[in-house]
Amino acid sequence: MKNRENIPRATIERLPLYYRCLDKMDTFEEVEVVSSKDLGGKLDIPSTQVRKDLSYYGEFGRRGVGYNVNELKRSVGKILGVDRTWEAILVGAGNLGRALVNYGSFAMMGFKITNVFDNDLNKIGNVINTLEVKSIQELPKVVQKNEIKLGVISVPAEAAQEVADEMVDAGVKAIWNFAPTRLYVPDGIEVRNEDLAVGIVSLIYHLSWQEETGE
Ligand SMILES: NC(=O)c1ccc[n+]([C@@H]2O[C@H](COP(=O)([O-])OP(=O)(O)OC[C@H]3O[C@@H](n4cnc5c(N)ncnc54)[C@H](O)[C@@H]3O)[C@@H](O)[C@H]2O)c1
Repeated sequence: MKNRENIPRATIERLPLYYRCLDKMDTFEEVEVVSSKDLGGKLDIPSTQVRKDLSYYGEFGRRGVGYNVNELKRSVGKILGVDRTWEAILVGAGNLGRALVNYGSFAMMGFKITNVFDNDLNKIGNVINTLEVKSIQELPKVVQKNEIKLGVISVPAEAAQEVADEMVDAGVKAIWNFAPTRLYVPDGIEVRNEDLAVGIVSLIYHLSWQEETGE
């Protein structure tokens, strides 16, 4: 495998797409072998790109034959770290937080929200998908006891930095942030911002451009 630092971010971001597609083929479609052309075709990614992405991590498949779907799924799963389950905490048991906790398909990606926190006394004690909402004050104890490395932020933007600081102080190493604000974290802490508004605004941009130009 090449040095991880030299692997393009775009390649890393395509790996979950390969993994999900391979998992579907393996689990539901019982496909045994797939070519880079067919795998790429399902994802709108050129076969040359598929081969290049995978080549960063080693030699997979056989020329002229293709990839064994189950083997490649397991290899990509291992590279991604989804061959095990990563426990996560979520802070912010509001509309979005509830939707995330209720979403069942994260398990396939090796991710499981096991603790939910809020600071609203009306929410603490409520149950979301079998998880009782805990007071934010319990966060350090729970994170340390369970050695949880992953945190999800679904609080309003103005509370997000404070929550991120609390997570980092407790030992969280990677944050999935849904609040539309930039977070400042120490070196070595990974943040992934999920700004849903950016997606919809780019769609609206295209619609308004079409209306203006008639294209
Ligand atoms: N709802 C959506 O579809 C959606 C979509 C995109 C982005 N977002 C973003 O996600 C975040 C949450 O949105 P929402 O609609 O779920 O809001 P919400 O008001 O329904 O929920 C926010 C929750 O965070 C809790 N909270 C606030 N400050 C806290 C703190 N310091 N510690 C612990 N808990 C705290 C609140 O008590 C509340 O339960 C916002 O930043 C929003 O911009 C939401």
